[in-house]
Amino acid sequence: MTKEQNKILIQGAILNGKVSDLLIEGNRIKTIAENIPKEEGMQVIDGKGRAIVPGMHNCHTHSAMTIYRGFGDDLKLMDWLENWIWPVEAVMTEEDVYWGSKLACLEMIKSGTTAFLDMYTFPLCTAQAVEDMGMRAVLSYTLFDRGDEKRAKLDREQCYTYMEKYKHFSDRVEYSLGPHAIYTVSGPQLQFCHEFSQENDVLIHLHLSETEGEVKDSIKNYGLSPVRYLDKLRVLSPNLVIAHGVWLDEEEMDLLAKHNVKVVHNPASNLKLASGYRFQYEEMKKRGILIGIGTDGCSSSNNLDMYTAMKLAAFMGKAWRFDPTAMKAEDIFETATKSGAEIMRIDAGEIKEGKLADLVLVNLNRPEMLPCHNLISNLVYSAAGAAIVDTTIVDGKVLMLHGKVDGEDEIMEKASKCAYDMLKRANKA
Ligand SMILES: CSC[C@H]1O[C@@H](n2cnc3c(O)ncnc32)[C@H](O)[C@@H]1O
Ligand SMILES: [Zn+2]
Repeated sequence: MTKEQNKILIQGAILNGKVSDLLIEGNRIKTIAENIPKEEGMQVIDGKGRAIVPGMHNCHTHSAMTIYRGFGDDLKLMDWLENWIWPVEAVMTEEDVYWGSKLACLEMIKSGTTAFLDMYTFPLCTAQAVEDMGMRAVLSYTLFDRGDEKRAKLDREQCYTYMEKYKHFSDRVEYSLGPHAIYTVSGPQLQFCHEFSQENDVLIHLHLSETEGEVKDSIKNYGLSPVRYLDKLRVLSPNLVIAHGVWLDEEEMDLLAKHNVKVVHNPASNLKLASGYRFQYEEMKKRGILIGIGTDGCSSSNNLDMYTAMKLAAFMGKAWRFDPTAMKAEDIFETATKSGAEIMRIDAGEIKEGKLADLVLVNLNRPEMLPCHNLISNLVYSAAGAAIVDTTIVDGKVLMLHGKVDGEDEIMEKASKCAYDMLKRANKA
Protein backbone atom coordinates (compact mmCIF):
# COMPACT_ATOMS: atom_id res chain seq x y z
CA MET A 1 0.00 0.00 0.00
CA THR A 2 1.47 3.41 -0.89
CA LYS A 3 1.75 6.25 1.59
CA GLU A 4 -1.07 8.04 -0.26
CA GLN A 5 -3.52 5.12 -0.03
CA ASN A 6 -2.88 4.40 3.64
CA LYS A 7 -5.83 5.47 5.84
CA ILE A 8 -6.03 4.84 9.57
CA LEU A 9 -8.96 5.98 11.68
CA ILE A 10 -8.50 6.18 15.45
CA GLN A 11 -11.94 6.30 17.02
CA GLY A 12 -13.05 7.66 20.38
CA ALA A 13 -9.68 8.49 21.93
CA ILE A 14 -8.93 11.30 24.37
CA LEU A 15 -7.21 14.26 22.77
CA ASN A 16 -6.75 17.59 24.54
CA GLY A 17 -9.23 16.51 27.21
CA LYS A 18 -12.04 15.61 24.78
CA VAL A 19 -13.20 12.42 23.08
CA SER A 20 -12.08 12.66 19.49
CA ASP A 21 -11.43 10.76 16.26
CA LEU A 22 -8.19 11.16 14.32
CA LEU A 23 -7.68 10.28 10.67
CA ILE A 24 -4.26 9.50 9.22
CA GLU A 25 -3.94 9.70 5.47
CA GLY A 26 -0.63 8.62 3.97
CA ASN A 27 2.01 9.52 6.53
CA ARG A 28 0.31 12.65 7.95
CA ILE A 29 -2.50 13.55 10.33
CA LYS A 30 -5.32 14.52 8.00
CA THR A 31 -8.28 15.32 10.28
CA ILE A 32 -9.04 15.66 13.96
CA ALA A 33 -12.77 15.84 14.71
CA GLU A 34 -15.46 14.54 17.01
CA ASN A 35 -16.91 12.11 14.49
CA ILE A 36 -15.07 11.07 11.35
CA PRO A 37 -17.09 8.73 9.10
CA LYS A 38 -15.53 5.35 8.50
CA GLU A 39 -14.81 4.56 4.84
CA GLU A 40 -14.14 1.25 3.16
CA GLY A 41 -10.51 0.18 3.27
CA MET A 42 -9.65 2.22 6.35
CA GLN A 43 -7.82 0.53 9.19
CA VAL A 44 -9.82 1.31 12.34
CA ILE A 45 -8.15 1.47 15.76
CA ASP A 46 -10.29 1.54 18.87
CA GLY A 47 -9.14 4.52 20.93
CA LYS A 48 -11.57 4.02 23.79
CA GLY A 49 -9.87 4.35 27.20
CA ARG A 50 -6.73 5.65 25.49
CA ALA A 51 -5.21 9.09 24.93
CA ILE A 52 -3.40 10.23 21.80
CA VAL A 53 -0.04 11.85 22.52
CA PRO A 54 2.96 12.77 20.35
CA GLY A 55 5.81 10.28 20.14
CA MET A 56 8.86 10.92 22.29
CA HIS A 57 11.99 12.20 20.52
CA ASN A 58 15.10 10.74 22.13
CA CYS A 59 17.77 13.30 21.24
CA HIS A 60 20.84 11.41 22.42
CA THR A 61 21.49 7.70 22.49
CA HIS A 62 23.83 4.95 21.34
CA SER A 63 21.14 2.46 20.43
CA ALA A 64 23.24 -0.69 19.94
CA MET A 65 24.52 -0.30 23.51
CA THR A 66 21.39 -2.18 24.60
CA ILE A 67 23.63 -5.25 24.50
CA TYR A 68 25.74 -3.70 27.32
CA ARG A 69 22.77 -3.26 29.63
CA GLY A 70 23.96 -4.26 33.10
CA PHE A 71 27.60 -4.40 32.01
CA GLY A 72 29.97 -1.85 33.56
CA ASP A 73 27.60 -0.47 36.20
CA ASP A 74 28.61 1.85 39.04
CA LEU A 75 31.71 3.44 37.54
CA LYS A 76 32.94 6.96 36.80
CA LEU A 77 32.73 8.08 33.16
CA MET A 78 36.39 7.75 32.10
CA ASP A 79 36.95 4.50 34.05
CA TRP A 80 33.72 3.14 32.54
CA LEU A 81 34.73 4.14 28.98
CA GLU A 82 38.44 3.32 29.03
CA ASN A 83 38.44 0.12 31.08
CA TRP A 84 35.04 -1.41 30.38
CA ILE A 85 33.23 -0.11 27.33
CA TRP A 86 35.93 0.63 24.79
CA PRO A 87 37.67 -2.78 25.20
CA VAL A 88 34.41 -4.62 24.47
CA GLU A 89 33.37 -2.24 21.70
CA ALA A 90 36.67 -3.17 20.00
CA VAL A 91 35.35 -6.70 19.36
CA MET A 92 31.83 -5.69 18.37
CA THR A 93 30.59 -6.95 14.99
CA GLU A 94 28.13 -5.57 12.46
CA GLU A 95 25.68 -8.25 13.56
CA ASP A 96 25.95 -7.11 17.19
CA VAL A 97 25.14 -3.54 16.15
CA TYR A 98 22.24 -4.63 13.96
CA TRP A 99 20.55 -6.78 16.64
CA GLY A 100 21.48 -4.38 19.46
CA SER A 101 19.87 -1.54 17.48
CA LYS A 102 16.81 -3.68 16.75
CA LEU A 103 16.44 -4.40 20.46
CA ALA A 104 16.72 -0.64 21.06
CA CYS A 105 14.02 0.08 18.46
CA LEU A 106 11.79 -2.54 20.03
CA GLU A 107 12.25 -1.01 23.48
CA MET A 108 11.63 2.50 22.12
CA ILE A 109 8.50 1.49 20.19
CA LYS A 110 7.17 -0.23 23.31
CA SER A 111 7.82 2.83 25.45
CA GLY A 112 6.39 5.42 23.04
CA THR A 113 9.47 6.82 21.30
CA THR A 114 9.07 7.44 17.58
CA ALA A 115 12.45 8.99 16.68
CA PHE A 116 16.00 9.13 18.01
CA LEU A 117 19.34 10.80 17.43
CA ASP A 118 22.09 8.17 17.53
CA MET A 119 25.87 8.02 17.57
CA TYR A 120 27.58 4.66 17.15
CA THR A 121 29.96 2.48 15.16
CA PHE A 122 28.60 0.61 12.09
CA PRO A 123 25.82 3.21 11.66
CA LEU A 124 24.63 1.51 8.48
CA CYS A 125 23.66 -1.51 10.58
CA THR A 126 21.65 0.79 12.84
CA ALA A 127 20.14 2.39 9.73
CA GLN A 128 19.07 -1.05 8.50
CA ALA A 129 17.55 -1.83 11.91
CA VAL A 130 15.63 1.46 11.89
CA GLU A 131 14.46 0.80 8.34
CA ASP A 132 13.31 -2.73 9.22
CA MET A 133 11.54 -1.63 12.41
CA GLY A 134 9.77 1.35 10.78
CA MET A 135 11.15 3.97 13.17
CA ARG A 136 12.60 7.37 12.39
CA ALA A 137 16.20 8.29 13.27
CA VAL A 138 19.05 10.69 12.64
CA LEU A 139 22.17 8.53 12.68
CA SER A 140 25.62 9.97 13.09
CA TYR A 141 28.73 8.72 11.39
CA THR A 142 31.09 8.72 14.38
CA LEU A 143 34.49 10.39 14.16
CA PHE A 144 36.80 9.05 16.80
CA ASP A 145 40.51 9.39 16.04
CA ARG A 146 42.16 9.96 19.43
CA GLY A 147 45.09 11.72 17.76
CA ASP A 148 45.75 9.02 15.12
CA GLU A 149 46.11 11.00 11.84
CA LYS A 150 45.61 7.88 9.68
CA ARG A 151 42.29 7.22 11.39
CA ALA A 152 41.35 10.91 11.17
CA LYS A 153 41.94 10.92 7.40
CA LEU A 154 39.90 7.75 6.98
CA ASP A 155 37.08 9.29 9.03
CA ARG A 156 37.07 12.39 6.79
CA GLU A 157 36.79 10.23 3.67
CA GLN A 158 34.12 8.05 5.26
CA CYS A 159 31.94 11.09 6.00
CA TYR A 160 31.38 11.40 2.23
CA THR A 161 31.11 7.65 1.58
CA TYR A 162 28.53 7.18 4.31
CA MET A 163 26.50 10.18 3.19
CA GLU A 164 26.11 8.47 -0.20
CA LYS A 165 25.24 5.13 1.42
CA TYR A 166 22.49 6.71 3.52
CA LYS A 167 20.71 7.73 0.32
CA HIS A 168 19.68 4.09 -0.14
CA PHE A 169 17.45 4.29 2.91
CA SER A 170 13.99 5.83 3.18
CA ASP A 171 13.40 9.41 4.31
CA ARG A 172 12.86 8.10 7.85
CA VAL A 173 16.65 7.74 8.10
CA GLU A 174 18.69 10.95 8.13
CA TYR A 175 22.43 11.37 8.08
CA SER A 176 24.54 13.38 10.53
CA LEU A 177 28.09 13.56 11.81
CA GLY A 178 29.06 12.46 15.31
CA PRO A 179 32.49 13.66 16.41
CA HIS A 180 32.58 11.81 19.74
CA ALA A 181 34.01 14.49 22.09
CA ILE A 182 36.71 17.15 22.36
CA TYR A 183 38.97 14.63 24.16
CA THR A 184 38.82 12.05 21.34
CA VAL A 185 38.60 14.29 18.24
CA SER A 186 41.15 16.97 17.30
CA GLY A 187 40.39 20.66 16.68
CA PRO A 188 41.07 20.48 12.92
CA GLN A 189 38.81 17.43 12.69
CA LEU A 190 36.03 19.35 14.46
CA GLN A 191 36.56 22.16 11.93
CA PHE A 192 36.26 19.63 9.11
CA CYS A 193 32.93 18.44 10.61
CA HIS A 194 31.71 22.03 10.81
CA GLU A 195 32.56 22.75 7.17
CA PHE A 196 31.05 19.44 6.05
CA SER A 197 27.90 20.23 8.00
CA GLN A 198 27.62 23.70 6.44
CA GLU A 199 28.15 22.36 2.91
CA ASN A 200 25.75 19.45 3.25
CA ASP A 201 23.33 20.84 5.84
CA VAL A 202 23.62 17.93 8.24
CA LEU A 203 23.54 17.99 12.03
CA ILE A 204 26.65 17.52 14.17
CA HIS A 205 26.16 15.47 17.31
CA LEU A 206 28.86 15.89 19.98
CA HIS A 207 29.32 14.97 23.66
CA LEU A 208 30.27 18.20 25.45
CA SER A 209 30.78 19.49 28.98
CA GLU A 210 29.64 16.22 30.46
CA THR A 211 31.92 16.11 33.51
CA GLU A 212 33.91 18.57 35.57
CA GLY A 213 37.01 16.56 34.60
CA GLU A 214 36.33 17.25 30.92
CA VAL A 215 36.22 21.00 31.62
CA LYS A 216 39.46 20.87 33.64
CA ASP A 217 41.20 18.86 30.90
CA SER A 218 39.94 21.26 28.26
CA ILE A 219 41.42 24.22 30.15
CA LYS A 220 44.67 22.29 30.68
CA ASN A 221 44.99 21.10 27.07
CA TYR A 222 43.46 23.97 25.08
CA GLY A 223 43.64 26.85 27.56
CA LEU A 224 39.85 27.26 27.34
CA SER A 225 36.65 25.70 28.68
CA PRO A 226 34.81 23.42 26.16
CA VAL A 227 32.37 25.96 24.65
CA ARG A 228 35.01 28.72 24.48
CA TYR A 229 37.32 26.22 22.78
CA LEU A 230 34.64 25.44 20.15
CA ASP A 231 34.03 29.17 19.71
CA LYS A 232 37.75 29.72 19.10
CA LEU A 233 37.65 26.92 16.51
CA ARG A 234 34.63 28.72 14.94
CA VAL A 235 32.53 25.57 14.96
CA LEU A 236 29.51 26.77 16.94
CA SER A 237 26.46 26.78 14.66
CA PRO A 238 22.70 26.03 14.51
CA ASN A 239 23.58 22.56 13.16
CA LEU A 240 25.48 21.65 16.32
CA VAL A 241 23.69 19.47 18.91
CA ILE A 242 25.60 18.98 22.13
CA ALA A 243 24.80 16.09 24.44
CA HIS A 244 25.03 16.77 28.21
CA GLY A 245 26.09 20.43 28.67
CA VAL A 246 26.17 19.95 32.44
CA TRP A 247 29.18 22.13 33.23
CA LEU A 248 28.43 25.39 31.44
CA ASP A 249 29.03 28.87 32.81
CA GLU A 250 26.99 32.01 31.99
CA GLU A 251 29.27 33.17 29.18
CA GLU A 252 29.26 29.72 27.61
CA MET A 253 25.46 29.67 27.62
CA ASP A 254 25.51 33.13 25.97
CA LEU A 255 27.77 31.71 23.25
CA LEU A 256 25.50 28.69 22.70
CA ALA A 257 22.48 31.00 22.43
CA LYS A 258 24.29 33.41 20.09
CA HIS A 259 25.07 30.59 17.66
CA ASN A 260 21.73 28.79 18.14
CA VAL A 261 23.41 25.58 19.32
CA LYS A 262 21.02 22.89 20.64
CA VAL A 263 21.55 21.17 24.02
CA VAL A 264 20.39 17.68 25.03
CA HIS A 265 19.81 16.86 28.69
CA ASN A 266 20.51 13.23 29.66
CA PRO A 267 19.32 13.02 33.25
CA ALA A 268 19.67 9.24 33.74
CA SER A 269 23.27 8.91 32.60
CA ASN A 270 24.28 12.18 34.29
CA LEU A 271 22.97 10.77 37.56
CA LYS A 272 24.25 7.21 37.18
CA LEU A 273 27.78 8.22 36.13
CA ALA A 274 27.56 11.06 38.67
CA SER A 275 28.63 13.46 35.92
CA GLY A 276 26.55 16.24 37.45
CA TYR A 277 22.97 16.99 38.43
CA ARG A 278 22.82 20.76 37.94
CA PHE A 279 21.35 20.95 34.44
CA GLN A 280 20.65 24.67 33.93
CA TYR A 281 17.34 24.31 32.13
CA GLU A 282 15.86 27.69 33.11
CA GLU A 283 19.11 29.58 32.38
CA MET A 284 19.24 28.09 28.88
CA LYS A 285 15.51 28.49 28.19
CA LYS A 286 15.69 32.15 29.19
CA ARG A 287 18.40 32.63 26.56
CA GLY A 288 16.24 30.93 23.90
CA ILE A 289 18.38 27.78 23.66
CA LEU A 290 16.44 24.83 22.25
CA ILE A 291 16.70 21.91 24.68
CA GLY A 292 15.92 18.23 24.07
CA ILE A 293 15.92 15.16 26.28
CA GLY A 294 17.93 11.98 25.71
CA THR A 295 18.42 8.69 27.48
CA ASP A 296 22.05 8.13 26.43
CA GLY A 297 23.10 4.50 25.88
CA CYS A 298 21.86 1.50 27.83
CA SER A 299 25.06 0.91 29.74
CA SER A 300 24.71 4.27 31.44
CA SER A 301 20.97 4.80 31.71
CA ASN A 302 20.03 1.60 31.74
CA ASN A 303 16.94 1.78 29.60
CA LEU A 304 15.60 3.87 26.72
CA ASP A 305 12.40 4.97 28.43
CA MET A 306 11.84 8.66 27.72
CA TYR A 307 9.00 8.76 30.27
CA THR A 308 11.48 7.87 32.99
CA ALA A 309 13.91 10.43 31.54
CA MET A 310 11.22 13.14 31.76
CA LYS A 311 10.53 12.29 35.38
CA LEU A 312 14.21 12.29 36.31
CA ALA A 313 14.77 15.60 34.49
CA ALA A 314 11.86 17.21 36.31
CA PHE A 315 12.68 15.87 39.78
CA MET A 316 16.39 16.62 39.42
CA GLY A 317 15.69 20.13 38.15
CA LYS A 318 13.55 20.87 41.19
CA ALA A 319 15.87 19.24 43.72
CA TRP A 320 19.14 21.02 42.98
CA ARG A 321 17.45 24.43 43.11
CA PHE A 322 15.39 23.54 46.20
CA ASP A 323 12.50 24.86 44.11
CA PRO A 324 9.49 22.64 43.36
CA THR A 325 8.14 25.24 40.91
CA ALA A 326 11.09 24.66 38.55
CA MET A 327 10.87 22.23 35.58
CA LYS A 328 7.10 21.99 35.30
CA ALA A 329 5.52 18.86 33.81
CA GLU A 330 4.14 20.74 30.76
CA ASP A 331 7.57 22.19 29.95
CA ILE A 332 9.36 18.88 30.24
CA PHE A 333 6.73 17.12 28.10
CA GLU A 334 7.13 19.75 25.37
CA THR A 335 10.93 19.41 25.60
CA ALA A 336 10.73 15.64 25.04
CA THR A 337 8.27 15.87 22.14
CA LYS A 338 8.01 19.17 20.19
CA SER A 339 11.51 20.51 20.95
CA GLY A 340 13.08 17.10 20.33
CA ALA A 341 11.40 16.92 16.93
CA GLU A 342 12.59 20.44 16.12
CA ILE A 343 16.17 19.54 17.06
CA MET A 344 16.05 16.49 14.76
CA ARG A 345 14.30 18.59 12.07
CA ILE A 346 11.28 16.29 11.99
CA ASP A 347 7.84 17.77 11.27
CA ALA A 348 6.24 15.99 14.24
CA GLY A 349 6.15 16.22 18.03
CA GLU A 350 2.61 17.67 18.12
CA ILE A 351 -0.83 16.25 17.41
CA LYS A 352 -2.05 18.68 14.76
CA GLU A 353 -3.59 18.33 11.34
CA GLY A 354 -0.84 18.32 8.70
CA LYS A 355 1.90 17.03 11.01
CA LEU A 356 3.61 13.69 10.40
CA ALA A 357 1.66 10.81 11.90
CA ASP A 358 4.26 9.89 14.55
CA LEU A 359 2.04 9.30 17.54
CA VAL A 360 1.17 7.05 20.40
CA LEU A 361 -1.92 5.79 22.19
CA VAL A 362 -1.47 5.51 25.94
CA ASN A 363 -3.64 3.34 28.12
CA LEU A 364 -5.64 5.38 30.62
CA ASN A 365 -7.05 2.35 32.41
CA ARG A 366 -3.96 1.60 34.46
CA PRO A 367 -3.66 2.07 38.21
CA GLU A 368 -0.82 4.58 37.85
CA MET A 369 -2.89 6.64 35.37
CA LEU A 370 -5.88 7.04 37.71
CA PRO A 371 -7.42 9.36 38.59
CA CYS A 372 -6.72 11.56 35.59
CA HIS A 373 -6.92 15.09 37.05
CA ASN A 374 -4.13 16.10 34.70
CA LEU A 375 -2.93 13.81 31.89
CA ILE A 376 0.45 15.53 31.41
CA SER A 377 1.13 15.24 35.15
CA ASN A 378 0.40 11.49 35.03
CA LEU A 379 2.59 11.06 31.95
CA VAL A 380 5.59 12.91 33.37
CA TYR A 381 5.42 12.17 37.09
CA SER A 382 3.67 8.81 37.31
CA ALA A 383 3.99 6.69 34.19
CA ALA A 384 6.70 4.40 32.88
CA GLY A 385 6.51 4.34 29.08
CA ALA A 386 6.60 0.57 28.66
CA ALA A 387 3.66 0.10 31.03
CA ILE A 388 1.25 2.61 29.50
CA VAL A 389 2.03 2.69 25.77
CA ASP A 390 -0.59 0.68 23.89
CA THR A 391 -0.07 1.57 20.23
CA THR A 392 2.78 3.29 18.37
CA ILE A 393 2.50 4.78 14.90
CA VAL A 394 5.39 6.20 12.86
CA ASP A 395 5.09 7.77 9.42
CA GLY A 396 1.47 6.66 9.29
CA LYS A 397 2.38 3.02 9.88
CA VAL A 398 1.32 1.02 12.93
CA LEU A 399 4.49 -0.39 14.54
CA MET A 400 2.80 -1.66 17.68
CA LEU A 401 -0.90 -2.45 18.02
CA HIS A 402 -2.29 -2.99 21.53
CA GLY A 403 1.13 -4.02 22.88
CA LYS A 404 2.27 -6.34 20.06
CA VAL A 405 5.23 -5.70 17.76
CA ASP A 406 5.95 -8.02 14.83
CA GLY A 407 8.98 -10.25 15.37
CA GLU A 408 9.65 -9.20 18.96
CA ASP A 409 10.59 -12.68 20.22
CA GLU A 410 13.23 -13.16 17.54
CA ILE A 411 14.75 -9.73 18.29
CA MET A 412 15.03 -10.46 22.00
CA GLU A 413 16.57 -13.88 21.37
CA LYS A 414 19.10 -12.72 18.75
CA ALA A 415 20.17 -9.59 20.64
CA SER A 416 20.68 -11.59 23.86
CA LYS A 417 22.81 -14.12 22.00
CA CYS A 418 24.93 -11.33 20.48
CA ALA A 419 25.38 -9.82 23.95
CA TYR A 420 26.62 -13.07 25.55
CA ASP A 421 28.83 -14.06 22.58
CA MET A 422 30.38 -10.60 22.45
CA LEU A 423 31.36 -10.64 26.13
CA LYS A 424 32.83 -14.13 25.65
CA ARG A 425 34.91 -12.89 22.70
CA ALA A 426 36.19 -10.02 24.85
CA ASN A 427 36.95 -12.44 27.74
CA LYS A 428 34.56 -10.51 29.98
CA ALA A 429 31.86 -13.16 30.33
C1 LIG B 1 32.25 5.51 18.90
S1 LIG B 1 30.55 5.64 19.01
C2 LIG B 1 30.10 6.58 20.46
C3 LIG B 1 30.94 6.30 21.66
O1 LIG B 1 30.43 7.04 22.73
C4 LIG B 1 30.55 6.26 23.91
N1 LIG B 1 29.69 6.79 24.94
C5 LIG B 1 28.53 6.32 25.38
N2 LIG B 1 28.03 7.12 26.35
C6 LIG B 1 28.92 8.12 26.51
C7 LIG B 1 29.00 9.23 27.34
O2 LIG B 1 28.04 9.51 28.22
N3 LIG B 1 30.05 10.06 27.23
C8 LIG B 1 31.04 9.82 26.35
N4 LIG B 1 31.03 8.75 25.54
C9 LIG B 1 30.00 7.91 25.62
C10 LIG B 1 30.21 4.89 23.41
O3 LIG B 1 30.59 3.89 24.30
C11 LIG B 1 30.96 4.84 22.11
O4 LIG B 1 32.29 4.46 22.28
ZN1 LIG C 1 26.38 9.55 24.99
